[in-house]
Amino acid sequence: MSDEQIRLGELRDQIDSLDQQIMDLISARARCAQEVAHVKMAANPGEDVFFYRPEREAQVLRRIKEANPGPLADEEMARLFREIMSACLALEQPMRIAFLGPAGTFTQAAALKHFGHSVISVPMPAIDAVFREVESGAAQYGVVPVENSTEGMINHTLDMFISSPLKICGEVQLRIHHHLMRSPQSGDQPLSRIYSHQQSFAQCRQWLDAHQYGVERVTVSSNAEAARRAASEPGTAAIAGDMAAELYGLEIMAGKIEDRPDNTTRFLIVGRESVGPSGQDKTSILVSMRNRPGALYQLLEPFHRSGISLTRIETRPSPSGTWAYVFYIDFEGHMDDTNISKLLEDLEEDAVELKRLGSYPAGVL
Ligand SMILES: O=C(O)C(=O)C[C@]1(C(=O)O)C=C[C@@H](O)C=C1
Repeated sequence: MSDEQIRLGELRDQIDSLDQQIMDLISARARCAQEVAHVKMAANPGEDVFFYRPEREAQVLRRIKEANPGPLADEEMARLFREIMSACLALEQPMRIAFLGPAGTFTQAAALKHFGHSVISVPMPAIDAVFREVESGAAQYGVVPVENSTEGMINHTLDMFISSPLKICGEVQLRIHHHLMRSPQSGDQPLSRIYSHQQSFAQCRQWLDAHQYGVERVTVSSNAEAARRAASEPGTAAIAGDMAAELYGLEIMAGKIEDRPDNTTRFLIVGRESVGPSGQDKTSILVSMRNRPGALYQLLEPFHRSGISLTRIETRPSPSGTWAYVFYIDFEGHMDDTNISKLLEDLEEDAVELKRLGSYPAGVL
């Protein structure tokens, strides 16, 4: 046996023994989570028990990132613990998560990034269907896109909050990488058509003009649908992400073709109950103001006075006409914080209507 083989054997023995210890520790952790489930059920006999605790999960993941000794990157370590917690929660309660489908969309990738892979992810045909699935109780939570760094807000999602009773329970950001992909059966056939979602075409416009100018661009309902079509129509291609390429067995002709390298989409988690403070939270509200001079100043001044950071403000047309303006506002802090609850009271005095959409942990992953 060579020196190298001896050393390799020793290291692998060490890895086997460490794996055994990790497994024993994960099993002990899972038994703890089962106990936690019993405690939660005993505390709320006969009532709906919410096993998933977003604020606690955010605290666990933040602590892991802070305490990580390396050499693994903080994000990698957090991802591993994300999956461990996901498996532990599945022991407490199998979770159904509705997402904007079909299978293979970026929204599904966001749902799995946020909840881990031990949930049952259920594709829905449209954003309002995601809301309905959660409102009816058929799914515990839903995941919908809300804004893209290149293309701006997804208005359909914002508008859903005007009428829906659901709360925002979390947020997750996903770096969006688009690839041009086609069926491996296509050979060297020239492309006659490219399928994609309208947002993805917009995010890859410059690249397409430079590299696929003159090829017909056909808008479809999702990137996954684009990939499905490209898989069955030789000579066509799709712009979609990794999950869709894998799901439909497509080969990537050109990778990462988005015009902006930092192209990111933010998704919201919607659910039926409020989330407690995690120590680093955001709050979202909808406010309607009277249509009169100084309305916007009146809306923003209390934020300035209380030193609260706005992270987003967006205007939407009123659906009923009774609301002259509807502002969708995100800011730092939790509704249970004294300064935030005071701010909301002040705003309520001037607003026609104020709807609290939820306080939730700022995205960790
Ligand atoms: O602390 C809890 O409430 C748990 O249920 C445990 C646990 C975990 O595995 O750490 C699991 C699920 C919850 O969403 C949060 C945390």
